[in-house]
Amino acid sequence: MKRLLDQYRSISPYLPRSAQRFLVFFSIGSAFLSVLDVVALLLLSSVLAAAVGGGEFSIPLLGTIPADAVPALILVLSGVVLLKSAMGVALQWKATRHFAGFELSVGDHLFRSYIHSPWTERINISTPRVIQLTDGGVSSVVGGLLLPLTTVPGLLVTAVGVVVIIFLQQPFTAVITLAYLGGIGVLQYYVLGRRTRVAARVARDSSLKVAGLLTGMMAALKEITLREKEDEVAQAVARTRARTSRARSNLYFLRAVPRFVLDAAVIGGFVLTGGVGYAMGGMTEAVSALALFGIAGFRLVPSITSFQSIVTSSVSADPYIRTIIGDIERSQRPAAAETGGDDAGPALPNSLAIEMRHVSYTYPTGTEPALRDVDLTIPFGSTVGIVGASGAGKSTLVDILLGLLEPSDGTVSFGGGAHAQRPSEWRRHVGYVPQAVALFDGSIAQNVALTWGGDFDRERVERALRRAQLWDAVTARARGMDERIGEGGLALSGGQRQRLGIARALYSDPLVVVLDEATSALDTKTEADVAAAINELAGDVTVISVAHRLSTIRDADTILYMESGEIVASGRFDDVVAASPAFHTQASLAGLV
Ligand SMILES: Nc1ncnc2c1ncn2[C@@H]1O[C@H](COP(=O)(O)OP(=O)(O)OP(=O)(O)O)[C@@H](O)[C@H]1O
Repeated sequence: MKRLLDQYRSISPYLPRSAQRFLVFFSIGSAFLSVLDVVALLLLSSVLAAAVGGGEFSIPLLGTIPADAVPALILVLSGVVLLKSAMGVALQWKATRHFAGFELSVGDHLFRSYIHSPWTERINISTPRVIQLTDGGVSSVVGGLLLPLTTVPGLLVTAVGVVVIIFLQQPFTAVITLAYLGGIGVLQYYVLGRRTRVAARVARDSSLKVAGLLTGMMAALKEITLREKEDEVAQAVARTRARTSRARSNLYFLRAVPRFVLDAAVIGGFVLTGGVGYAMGGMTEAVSALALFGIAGFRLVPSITSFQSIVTSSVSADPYIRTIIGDIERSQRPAAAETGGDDAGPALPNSLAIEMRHVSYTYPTGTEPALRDVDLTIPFGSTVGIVGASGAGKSTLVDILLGLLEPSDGTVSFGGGAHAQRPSEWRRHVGYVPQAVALFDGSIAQNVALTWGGDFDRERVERALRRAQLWDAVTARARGMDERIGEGGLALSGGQRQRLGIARALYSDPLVVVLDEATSALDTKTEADVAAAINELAGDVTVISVAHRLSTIRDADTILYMESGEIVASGRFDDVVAASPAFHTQASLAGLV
């Protein structure tokens, strides 16, 4: 019980405000209905017995009931039973709506905590984990904890009621019954509880693993098909799924065991109570003890079984509860700090330089700095090319410029104000085009405006598509910008996908556009068109391009050449060629010098 309450306490901050009130109302309501059920059925059976026997009879509290009142009483009691069922259905309907709301609320908190967590945290969260936990994990928290928790008061009321009745009639048999059945319940908890916990943990871990495996494999589907590795993939998936299925079947089995054990225990209970009764008062006492144990067992065993299954499901839900709460709390702490300064300060001015002063950055899991003492000024409206070997620190520099990473040392400022203090406001002024643009299954316009609904400005979408040299290709389609592009933008060519990404970056009229290897998938002609379009932005927008292909950044106002986290040379193309022998070699290999 303590575990159930602890689990509830940890999850309750993420439930809607009205949740506690509703849970209390629902618990009391179902307890009341249980009492009504027990009392009405007991009375009905006594009245029916009296009706068969004929004559008057008496009921505690109500006194003597005359024989001619029996039919009316039967009708009233039957009505009570029907009313109780109708109220049960109404309560259940209301409860399912509320529980759906709880599921939504916990899932919402979890997803928001993932999406709002700082970038360093977010890059470590796997997509399958987010999908698994926000959907399946959250539903097992509600189904495995909250729903069962509300049935506890009803069960307790029924059990206590039965125990009191037996106690009033035969205290000794009541004590033996309680100790015997209670003891078996506790024993089962200790024997089955540990195994249930292990099975639940294995089920959670391996199901997360399956999700990760499937996601990775689907991403590499083309290579898998080409190398005819379908069977190997299917086997690997089957192996991991077998582990999940085994753990889940263990859970089902462990959940089913208590009912059979308790059914069998009833026989032992008859022997025990009958034996004790016989020893104390001979055959008469033994028969009445047996009868009493029979009634008690009939009412108590279902309560104990239900209680055990509540415990089992809360134990099964425990790994998910811990993971979900842990993820929400871990993501929430730094997120609050990060967004804390967003309200402060006026809107960013659009005419000043980006300045980095002695910026260094080391990843939380890294041992060496990925960026060392970077000092630079990027005048507004200029074009900048960032070049360097793989691992030189280009993406890290870009992530700092984007306000996704906060420097470990040094400062970054824009328009004279430190942008790290107002990261989300800063991000509104920045457009980003990644190496592989991620498109979703929506219309071209939705993908440009990055919206999953219909809330976008068609004129701005058109302008962005024109600037990205994609407008002609869009108008050639039957539905124009409303044409759907399929999952991952499969209905577009690689070059069109990249240009759509550029249009997306331009949609919000940014002051700075960062292109991270964004034109590397384009053919030379298309790249030249896009580069021309990007160059036209110069003066209105600061363009920062990371590129391996030197021709892309040949005409940039400033080229930053990086090695091992440092900017080792900077200036116009020819200046960098003169300053860095390594860059000179690359430029001559590319036929540019
Ligand atoms: N999330 C991370 N955690 C720890 N270390 C990282 C992380 N991301 C990058 N690094 C390390 O930081 C250094 C710089 O990486 P970065 O990705 O910035 O290089 P890059 O120049 O963009 O490389 P590439 O051209 O291959 O994309 C590398 O040594 C890399 O291993």
